[in-house]
Amino acid sequence: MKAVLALADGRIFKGRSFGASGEATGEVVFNTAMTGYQEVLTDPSYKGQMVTMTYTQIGNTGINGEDIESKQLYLSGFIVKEYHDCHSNWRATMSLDAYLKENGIVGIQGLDTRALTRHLRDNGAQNGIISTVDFDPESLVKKARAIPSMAGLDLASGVSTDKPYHWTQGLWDLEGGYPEVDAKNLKYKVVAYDFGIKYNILRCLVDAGCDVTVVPATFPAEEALAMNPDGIFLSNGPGDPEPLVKVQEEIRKFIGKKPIFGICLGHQLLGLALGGKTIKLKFGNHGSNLPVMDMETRKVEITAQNHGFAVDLESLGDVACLGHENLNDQTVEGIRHCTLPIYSVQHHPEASPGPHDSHYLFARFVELMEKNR
Ligand SMILES: NC(=O)CC[C@H](N)C(=O)O
Repeated sequence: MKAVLALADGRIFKGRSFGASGEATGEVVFNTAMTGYQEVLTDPSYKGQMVTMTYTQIGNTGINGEDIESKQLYLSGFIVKEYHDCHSNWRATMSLDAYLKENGIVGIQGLDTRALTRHLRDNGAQNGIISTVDFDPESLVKKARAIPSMAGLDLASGVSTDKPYHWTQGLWDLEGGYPEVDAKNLKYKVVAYDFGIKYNILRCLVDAGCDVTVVPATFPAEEALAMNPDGIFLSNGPGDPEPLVKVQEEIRKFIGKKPIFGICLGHQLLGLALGGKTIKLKFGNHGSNLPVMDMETRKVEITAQNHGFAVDLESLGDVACLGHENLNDQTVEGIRHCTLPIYSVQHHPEASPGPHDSHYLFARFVELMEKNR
């Protein structure tokens, strides 16, 4: 079946449908990861976006019941060059096409994803529409232009948990799968704010020795402090961090009281809570092959990333300094409070998908909690 992708600036790409049919809208971004499409599909930070994979063959490893990063698919559309229906993987239980159909996610394949990526790189990420029912360019572009911009959108509140829960699952291994870890062996009590948290962050925290209670985005700081945690974790999540003013106010109440570690949206929210500003990037960073320097050790790590906004370092004055730097676009990849045990990173040390170079950041959080007990 025919499918068309139209961008708000008028560019049209013709392809074929896969996954669900119908219409889907969202901000079109590109992801440069060569593996891990299942983790991309289930990453809550993609809510409101349609993802183009730059790797050309997608679907080869099918879908399995384990490589999920949340309970559902959050992106609104999936764009690939060549979809492969005959998957081959010992863990696969279904095809990507069937998975997208089952979850109502509209996909398009067979278009020139290299041309699309170059277009987004040169002109910026922008809204778009995939349709298998309307092929009129004018009508499609009109629909794409009517979608609200990602800047200013609070999407995190909508994907957070309704009520607190306890997490005890550790990291996957070939022999045992995901282990359930006895809370008695977890020394550090962590309250993790869920703005759209990825499971592998929770698993990495457990592996580092944390007894994790996940709480909703709007959970009052007073209640979190009453739990007497050793540290506060701020998660990744979709949308613009700026409109989340109430969340920033709650985060401010932890400053000077508890060690804090933030990832991605959590990092941006921390920057705002410290009095800084965030900016929207031209096309952001989405992939699992992005070089970053840890300014403390000057070591370079290859990281997983998925963001369209970034913290503006200058706006933080002398409250915080540059903890990590993105070596591709020199954007702020992490900040460190000048005097308090508070730090955060823009990239994803939990990977999923991606290399494990940055796993040490969870151990660093544990070290900070140990020192400040
Ligand atoms: N992965 C994330 O947490 C993304 C943060 C934010 N939504 C951004 O696009 O910059």
